[in-house]
Amino acid sequence: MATQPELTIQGWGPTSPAHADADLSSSLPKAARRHLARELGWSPRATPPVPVADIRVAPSRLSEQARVRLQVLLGEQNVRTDRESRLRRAGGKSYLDLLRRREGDASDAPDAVVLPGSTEETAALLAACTELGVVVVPFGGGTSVVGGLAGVDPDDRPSVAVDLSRMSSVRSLDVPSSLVTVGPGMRGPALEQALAREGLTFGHLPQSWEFATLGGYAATRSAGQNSTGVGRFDDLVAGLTLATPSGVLELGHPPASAAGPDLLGLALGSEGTLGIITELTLRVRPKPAADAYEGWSFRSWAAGLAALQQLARHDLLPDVVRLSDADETRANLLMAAGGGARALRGSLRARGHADGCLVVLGWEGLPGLLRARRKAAASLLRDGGAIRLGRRVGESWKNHRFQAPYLRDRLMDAGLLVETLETAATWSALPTVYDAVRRALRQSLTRGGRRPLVMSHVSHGYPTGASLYVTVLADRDDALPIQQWLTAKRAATDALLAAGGTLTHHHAVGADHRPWMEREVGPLGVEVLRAVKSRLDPEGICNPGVLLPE
Ligand SMILES: Cc1cc2nc3c(=O)[nH]c(=O)nc-3n(C[C@H](O)[C@H](O)[C@H](O)COP(=O)(O)OP(=O)(O)OC[C@H]3O[C@@H](n4cnc5c(N)ncnc54)[C@H](O)[C@@H]3O)c2cc1C
Repeated sequence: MATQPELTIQGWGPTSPAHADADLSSSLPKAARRHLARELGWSPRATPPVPVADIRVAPSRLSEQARVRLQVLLGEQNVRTDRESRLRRAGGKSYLDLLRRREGDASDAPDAVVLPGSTEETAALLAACTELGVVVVPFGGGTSVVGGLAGVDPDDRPSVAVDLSRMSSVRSLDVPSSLVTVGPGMRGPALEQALAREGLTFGHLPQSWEFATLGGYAATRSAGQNSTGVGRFDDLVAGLTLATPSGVLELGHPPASAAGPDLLGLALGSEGTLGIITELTLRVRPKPAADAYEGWSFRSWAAGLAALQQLARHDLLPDVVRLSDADETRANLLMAAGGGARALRGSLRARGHADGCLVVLGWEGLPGLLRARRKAAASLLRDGGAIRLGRRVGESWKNHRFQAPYLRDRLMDAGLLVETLETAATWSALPTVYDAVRRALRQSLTRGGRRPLVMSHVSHGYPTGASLYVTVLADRDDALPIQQWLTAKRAATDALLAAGGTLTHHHAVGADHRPWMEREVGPLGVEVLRAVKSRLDPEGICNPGVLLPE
C-alpha cells in the first residue's frame, strides 16, 4: 500500500500551506485580473488564512473506556486523538469549510480518528461504536463540498472519523471480465497506475481526482469529466461490500441479475448513513488507442445547447463535453496567457464570436470509430452554426483540467467569495434552470452596486438532458462571509428546484442540501430511506448529520 499525499488543511493541494509562494499575480494573467476587478467592482486585498498552529480544536470528548476498547480492536496506532490527526479530518473542502479553517475554526473536528484495516475490523468497529454511543463519520479523501463530513449529531455524542486509507490497494484484477476489486481508500491516480500495467484504465476523472477516494465516489455518486463517455461512477460499480452496525452486505452480481430490486443502489449515494463501504468491484476498459480534444465556438448559449441536444439525440455525444456560457468563455480566454490565446481572441472577434460560447469536446477510443464519430458530429455542429477552433483549445483544457481548485485559494486570499454549485435538467428545462440560478445568485450577491460574476457550463450529457455547473465569484463580505454565501445558496437552490432542476447532479446531499431532500424524493421516499437506516443502523451512529432531513 503506497502512501498517498495528505491534502492541505486550509485549501487545495498536497502541501501545507498550499503553494505558499504563489500569489494571485503569478496565478492569473493581468488581463484576467483586470477583468475580474472590473466585473466585480473589487480591489484585491490581502486576507490570508490564520497560521495552522492557531486553528482552534476542542479537546477530544472520547472517553477513556471507548478509546481503550477501540485500541483493542484496531491496534493502538490506529486510534488517534492528537490535534493534527483530528484537524486533518475536520470537514471537507467547500467554500464554507475553507472559510472556517482559514478563520481558525475547527470546532467540527472529530473526537478521534480510527483506521480499520479490513471489512471485519470495520464491522467490529461499527458494532462497538453502537454499544458505546459513538458517532462514526467515514472519511475518504475529505473533498466533500456539501458538508458530508460535518459530523453533526442531534444528540451531541462523541464522534470518530473512520479514515479508510489503510484499505487502499488493488485486491484482484479479472482482466477477461474487465473487473477490478479495490479497497475504498484508494485514489484515482494509484488505480490508474496499477491498471496501466495491464493496458487498462478506469477513466473516472473528477476535478478532485488527485485526492478523492473510490469509496467516496461511490458514497456520493460522483461524476467525472469523462462521464458522458465512460459513465458516472455509479454506472461503473459492479459490486461492493457495505459493513453496517447490523452486519455485512455484499451487493451487486456482475454481469447482471434480475433477482428483485437492485440493493446495490441503496449503498450508492448513501453518504456513510448506512455503514461503510469496505470494498468495491469496478468496471474497467482498455486504455483508449487514440484521443482527440478540440474546441468549437457558438455565437450564443442557446445555439450551443441546441447543438448538444442534437448530438445527444443522434447518440453522438463525445466522451467529454463542456459548453461554457459567454461569461465563462470570456474568463477562460482571458485566463489563458500567451500569444496563442491573444490570437484566438482576435480571431473570434473577427468572426463575430467575440461574445461567443466555447465548447470543448473530447473523443476517445479506437481510431477508426473516433474518426467516424467526430466527422458525423462535426457536420451537426456546423449545421448548428459552430466554428471549429482546433485541437489546441481542447488540449489546453485537458492539460489544465485539475488546476481550478488551486486558483480558488489564491482568489480567497485576495478577498473573494468563490464557490460552485451544480444541478441537472432535461433539455427542455435547462434554459429556464440556467436563467433562474443566475438571476437568484445575482440578486442575492449584489451589494453596494457591486455585482457577482456567475459563470456556467453544461457538461455530462445524457439523451434526456445534461448537468449545469455554476461558478460564482463575488466581493466577499468580510463582516458576515458565511451568512453571505448561505443566503445566496438558499436562493439559488430554491430557484433551480422551482425551475425543474435536480437537487444535485454529482456533489451529493451532505448537510448542505438536507433541507431540500424531501422536496427531491417526497415524504414517503424519506420514510423509506429512514426505515432502511433504522434496520441497518438502529442507534443512528452512522453519519447522522447528512442526507436525511432532520
Ligand atoms: C476542488 C473539488 C473538485 C471537485 N470536483 C468534483 C467532480 O468533478 N465531480 C464530483 O463528482 N465531485 C467533485 N467534487 C466533490 C468530491 O470530490 C466528491 O464528492 C467525492 O466523491 C468525494 O470523495 P472523497 O473520497 O473525498 O469523500 P469524502 O469527502 O471523504 O466523503 C464524502 C462523503 O462520503 C462518505 N464516505 C466517504 N468514504 C466512504 C466509504 N468508504 N463508505 C461510506 N461512506 C463514505 C463520507 O462520510 C461523506 O459523507 C469536488 C470537490 C472539490 C473540493
